[in-house]
Amino acid sequence: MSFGKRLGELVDRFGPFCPGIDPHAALLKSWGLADDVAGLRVFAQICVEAFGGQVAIVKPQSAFFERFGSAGIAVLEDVLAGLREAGTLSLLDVKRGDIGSTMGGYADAYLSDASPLRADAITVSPYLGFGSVQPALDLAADTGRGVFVLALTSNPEAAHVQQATYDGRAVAADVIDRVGRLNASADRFGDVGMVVGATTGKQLADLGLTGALADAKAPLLAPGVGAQGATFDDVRRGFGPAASLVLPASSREVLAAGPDVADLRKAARAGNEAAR
Ligand SMILES: O=C(O)c1cc(=O)[nH]c(=O)n1[C@@H]1O[C@H](COP(=O)(O)O)[C@@H](O)[C@H]1O
Repeated sequence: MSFGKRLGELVDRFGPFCPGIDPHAALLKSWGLADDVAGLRVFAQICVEAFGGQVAIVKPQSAFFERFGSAGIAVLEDVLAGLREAGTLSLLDVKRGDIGSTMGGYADAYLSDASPLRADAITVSPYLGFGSVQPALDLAADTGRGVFVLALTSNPEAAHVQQATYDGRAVAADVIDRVGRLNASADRFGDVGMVVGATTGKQLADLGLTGALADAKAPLLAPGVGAQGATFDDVRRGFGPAASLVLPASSREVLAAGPDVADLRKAARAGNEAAR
């Protein structure tokens, strides 16, 4: 089954909320864990136990595993395997972007059936040119996986790139249209998603992008709920006609409910209730 179809079924069952697994040093400390690989492993196991089989999709952030080198990557592999076993989709946040042939290497690393680091979907950056992510789009299509293309990110310093004018409109508008063309035959969620920050409601209105977002039939990962100041209501209002495609995402706020598995699970459920 395609990524978009699997996502649709799971969102209908659990709701659209996407908790993140971001093992910041400060979170390890607040969970009473050491900021080392042993602490990371316990943190990751608790997250997989709390979220696996309880939500549609989970977003581990690669950087917080990479900071421990190969031992941290091994923990990330276990997280991806654990989510897979629980029947929960993994969206690995790696924001990869490179030129074609090198992008092919990244695609093999995360989207091939044979890779130990395979996820159900990854985040990619189109800001080396949209065509540069094609190898990831191609491999994801072959293996039934998803790709989430950064469009309008939640960080304020992105504006001078993403909102710059190209061909008479914002660069982000061009990204949205290109993703829409890739999803043209989808009924609901296409296999190519986009990342549009939960904090971007004003920019979406100023740039007049909500209609194009709704037409693109892309699952819309909207990080920024909680720690970055956005609320579920901001998402509903800001995305307008595209709100039904949004996967609101939060990492630090939901993870602050740990380390108790039941509390963490409750926080994820509350996210789904608020998101519905
Ligand atoms: O691609 C992402 O996930 C992402 C895109 C974006 O525009 N903004 C954004 O915050 N993120 C990620 O979403 C997560 C947000 O974490 P919290 O701010 O702790 O909820 C981090 O892993 C970020 O790297």
